[in-house]
Amino acid sequence: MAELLSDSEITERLPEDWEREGDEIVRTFEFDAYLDASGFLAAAAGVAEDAWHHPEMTIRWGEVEVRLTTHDAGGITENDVDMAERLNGIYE
Ligand SMILES: C[C@H](O)[C@H](O)[C@H]1CNC2=NC(N)=NC(=O)C2=N1
Repeated sequence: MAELLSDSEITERLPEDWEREGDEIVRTFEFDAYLDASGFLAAAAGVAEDAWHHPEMTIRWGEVEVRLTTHDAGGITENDVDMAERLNGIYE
């Protein structure tokens, strides 16, 4: 199981446009159209299933809020940082 990252490791490894909120890392991805947001959410779900690491995602008009934490470890691990990088990668 992935080990919890230290505060400094989290700060160091936080991917671009992601913020730390307690035991989660969070990013809100913005879109011009609701269906673009839903398409991103579906693609993100596929990436999550592929990695077997599942974010909490909330879709709203023009945005998808993604929250990542490692439930098994009770906090932020490299699995969260890696998933955040992958989601940044599928966001045009
Ligand atoms: C049994 C365990 O819940 C699973 O191996 C996976 C599923 N997806 C997961 N997703 C997240 N975010 N954290 C986990 O600890 C996790 N565990």
